[in-house]
Amino acid sequence: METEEDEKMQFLRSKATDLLLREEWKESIQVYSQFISLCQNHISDARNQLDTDRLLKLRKSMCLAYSNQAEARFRLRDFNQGLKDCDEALDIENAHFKTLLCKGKILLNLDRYNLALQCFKIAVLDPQASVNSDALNGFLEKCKKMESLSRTGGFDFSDWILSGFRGQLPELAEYTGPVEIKKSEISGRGLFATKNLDSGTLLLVTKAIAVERGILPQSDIDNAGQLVMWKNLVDKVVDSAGKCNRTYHILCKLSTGDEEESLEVPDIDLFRPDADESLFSNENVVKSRLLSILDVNSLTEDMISTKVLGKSSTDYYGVGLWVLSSFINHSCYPNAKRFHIGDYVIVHVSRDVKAGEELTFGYFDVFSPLCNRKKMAASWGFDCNCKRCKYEEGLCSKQEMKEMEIGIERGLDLGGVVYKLEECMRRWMVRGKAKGHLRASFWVAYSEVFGSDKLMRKWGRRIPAMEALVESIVDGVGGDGRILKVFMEGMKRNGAAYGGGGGVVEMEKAMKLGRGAYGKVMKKQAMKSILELITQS
Ligand SMILES: C[S@@+](CC[C@H](N)C(=O)[O-])C[C@H]1O[C@@H](n2cnc3c(N)ncnc32)[C@H](O)[C@@H]1O
Repeated sequence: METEEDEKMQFLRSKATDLLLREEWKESIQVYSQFISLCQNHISDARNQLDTDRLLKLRKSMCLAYSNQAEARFRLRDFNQGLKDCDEALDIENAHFKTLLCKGKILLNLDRYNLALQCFKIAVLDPQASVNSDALNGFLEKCKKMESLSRTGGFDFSDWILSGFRGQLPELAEYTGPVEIKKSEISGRGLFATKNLDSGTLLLVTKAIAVERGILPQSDIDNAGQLVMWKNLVDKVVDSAGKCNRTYHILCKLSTGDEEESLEVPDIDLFRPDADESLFSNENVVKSRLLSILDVNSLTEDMISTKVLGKSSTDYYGVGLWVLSSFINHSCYPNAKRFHIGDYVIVHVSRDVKAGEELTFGYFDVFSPLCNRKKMAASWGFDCNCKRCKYEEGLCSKQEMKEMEIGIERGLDLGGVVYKLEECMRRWMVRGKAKGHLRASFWVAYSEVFGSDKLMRKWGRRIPAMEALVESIVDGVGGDGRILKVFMEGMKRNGAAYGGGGGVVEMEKAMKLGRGAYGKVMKKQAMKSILELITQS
């Protein structure tokens, strides 16, 4: 004989299933929760005197309800609660097929490839696996591939590059290369190389906590569009942090800009995809803290790279938050570069680096004079503490430096600026990297002269040769697409251009410069394709 409570349970169960089928996720979660608590009360109420059969039936229904609730949470990207539901279901039935699939999918989305793989491996043993074999095998393969990429960093961008950046985005996984977090002489903590690395070596690949993208017309003078995007980014980050202990926990390791010198130095293992879950405490999200963290650590997607990587709109704007790369300090003498592909940031070394060296990239364009860099650092809220700035500050009282900066500002006789700087460096006995620093500061003038036949005819004999200039600037500020472009154009002028036969040594040099600017790629042909693109841009 059915009781009123039985009827209510049946009603709730079919209503929740109906909502789930209609993809009304939030509503279905509400009804499943009611159903689950009704079941729990029913089981624990001693007056019901349930026999084993009835108890088993109820527990089976609860298992399915938890599993379906987890699926709905997965669709809403509420991964934390989704995992809890999966664990409740698996507590009742430890190899519940549907739940294992759902848990695996959630873990895969959270980049916990090994744990996801374990779920799919158990699921594949279930008789139901044969019905879902395509999907299941797809997940198994994906986990294995992601786990391997995450361990080895063996990403292959070649086919994507060769397709002109138009094909499917390359498959990416979280990767932490030969790096560690330590106290920095620049400010607070920084990221350091744990071994000698040659130019182009991949350092890390990290998925964004959140990114906000849009087309912002240049005419958006009052920055209204930018403000809307910023607000959306804040909402996304707060949402992600609220839904996942791990996310909030690792976000809280980032600087809020206050007392950076006394911040703890977290272990790099905390940021690895399969970090031990027990390391992540359960804290209440404090929005004001997240706002300060975003203020200090958010990055815009690098325009120069996005241009090369196929997003050519000058109005394109993307801003986001990536955790591990947020430990990288800025330097105007950087040794690393970053690119954005999809939601991932990819960081590689842009010149050879020694073990123990701090890894830095430019938060802003370092190919500009000290006064401009100071303004850009100020807009980031700091006084740049890097070696290049300290060196150039020692020269900035010199009258000639001021004259050259004014020359650049007015765009007058840029050949004259280059000539004057070279003369001054000779008189001031500037040597080694310092030459590269100063040349990068007056890059606008150099690139104008080297890009113009007319100016080259006038100044060519009185200024350094292109190869020497390129080598010096790479030594001074690392690889960059613009230096590569000057080099390729010089090669073309000298008749040793790509495809023109000959020029093997030059081509090898160009490939090395390409690795510094864009990172190593697996297929040589892909790097050649980047070089071609550079000369056309
Ligand atoms: C993204 S965080 C970099 C990591 C940070 N040092 C930490 O300990 O978490 C950016 C902050 O680091 C500091 N910083 C980065 N580069 C710097 C530089 N070249 N000179 C001075 N401060 C710098 C500034 O306080 C900046 O707001």
